[in-house]
Amino acid sequence: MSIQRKKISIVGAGFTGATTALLLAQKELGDIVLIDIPQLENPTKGKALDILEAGPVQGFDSQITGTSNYEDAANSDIVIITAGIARKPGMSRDDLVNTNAGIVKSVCENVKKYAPDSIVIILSNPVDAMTYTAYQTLGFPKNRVIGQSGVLDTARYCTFIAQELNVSVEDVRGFVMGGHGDDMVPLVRYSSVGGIPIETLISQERIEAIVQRTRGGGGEIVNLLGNGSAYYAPAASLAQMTEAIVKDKKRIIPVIAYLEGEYGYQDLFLGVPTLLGGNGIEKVFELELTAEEKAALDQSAESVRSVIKIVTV
Ligand SMILES: NC(=O)c1ccc[n+]([C@@H]2O[C@H](COP(=O)([O-])OP(=O)(O)OC[C@H]3O[C@@H](n4cnc5c(N)ncnc54)[C@H](O)[C@@H]3O)[C@@H](O)[C@H]2O)c1
Ligand SMILES: O=C(O)C[C@H](O)C(=O)O
Repeated sequence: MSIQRKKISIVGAGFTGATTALLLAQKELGDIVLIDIPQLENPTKGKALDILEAGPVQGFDSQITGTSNYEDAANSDIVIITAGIARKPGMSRDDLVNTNAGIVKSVCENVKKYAPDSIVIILSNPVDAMTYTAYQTLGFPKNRVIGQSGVLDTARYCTFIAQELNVSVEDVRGFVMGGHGDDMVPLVRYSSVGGIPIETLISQERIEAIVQRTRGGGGEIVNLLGNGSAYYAPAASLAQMTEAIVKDKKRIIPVIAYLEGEYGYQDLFLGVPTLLGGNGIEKVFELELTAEEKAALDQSAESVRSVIKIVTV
């Protein structure tokens, strides 16, 4: 018997792609292929080599290769798609839809050809619609096409709760559902600190402020950076999802999943709590929501659907 390391390809070797490669290597989750466009082949090789050379210092043996040739990604176990343009101040994620739909489609045609058995994680924005585009192009079963938003949005939400109470982030639990847009739905009723519901610790007014800051969390970073969007926390989120799959951890985390009737939605990708393991999305949890929570989720689902319409006409 020979035990093989996992092969993880990351398409898009920009800020999020390269940062994700470093985090995956640090965790030794597999060997990594970093792919970008032919015009950026040398910088991509340079980033890969630079990360590889951190290995002796940090004690990891993952191999990292830079390329623009999809043949190097052949038979990947996992493919992470970060290819595409990022927004700048004054833009919404939805403004990226036409450019990034073309990029995600062409990337997925190659993924389908060279890594037909892979589990694919999509980051490119507007991510709910891009996950739909990827699903249509790949033709893979729904458990193997996963969008990233909920881990990041939840991380922001938990950061703000921890700051508010001056407690460790490790003790904060909660999650964010819905689309990765300004009407995402942080589930306050399911949020706690050390097991104590946050509604008993934080005033309604302050909770509302935390919810609003979470919804605008991506935009807050875009405005501060001035020329791009967040990448450290997004890369950490991709690393957590990848680890859940590689180690078959059966984590319960919110990701963008294809819905066929769950929560009353058909043919839609939306952020929902899932069980993430070696087979990708192994289960979607359908929670009971109050009328108010369901109305908020309906509004978010409607926003996602309107962007999906743009990429499916
Ligand atoms: N879903 C989320 O939570 C989330 C979080 C952060 C960023 N994003 C999105 O991820 C995307 C990437 O963000 P970034 O900060 O890494 O941007 P970036 O500009 O730093 O990197 C994007 C990379 O994609 C490459 N690329 C473009 N077309 C390509 C193609 N056809 N094939 C291969 N590579 C291609 C570019 O050359 C570039 O290197 C953006 O769309 C951004 O909005 C989403
Ligand atoms: O806000 C963005 O455009 C990038 C990303 O979706 C984020 O939430 O940081």
